[in-house]
Amino acid sequence: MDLYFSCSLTGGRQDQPVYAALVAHLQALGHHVLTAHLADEAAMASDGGMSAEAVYERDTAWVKDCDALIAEVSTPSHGVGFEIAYALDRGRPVLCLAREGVRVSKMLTGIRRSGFMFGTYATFEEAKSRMEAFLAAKAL
Ligand SMILES: O=c1[nH]c(=O)n([C@H]2C[C@H](O)[C@@H](COP(=O)(O)O)O2)cc1CO
Repeated sequence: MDLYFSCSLTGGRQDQPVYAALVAHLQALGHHVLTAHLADEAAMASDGGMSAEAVYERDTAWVKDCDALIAEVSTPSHGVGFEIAYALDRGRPVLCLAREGVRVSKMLTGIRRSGFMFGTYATFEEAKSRMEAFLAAKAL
């Protein structure tokens, strides 16, 4: 499956090791992660040379092309929120994952639309299970 992995950049990079582990797991399952570079330690630097317009055009094209979007939302991010809404409005299935205990906007926890799942995780194993259950869901 072609997957869009969405995670905070400007919003803060403290969860970057989690992003890297989640992306590595998706790739190990055989999925193509269009945005794998966002999980790298050097993501800010790798996109740093691109204009805002180029990032917007590239990322919205990837969202249109993906089979599903998985967002790690423990760190609040304007871009991640935008990408979630953009994907849902184009009928793409969306999974939002948050570490147990973090505060998440009601604009995400309040979504009741088909194809949308929100899950919390206490351990990395639990995060992996939630992703696998989402990808196996009939909607996909
Ligand atoms: O350089 C970038 N490259 C890029 O692809 N993005 C996209 C992908 C991420 O899922 C999301 C992060 O948004 P933010 O920078 O507001 O945290 O936006 C965001 C930036 C920086 O805003």
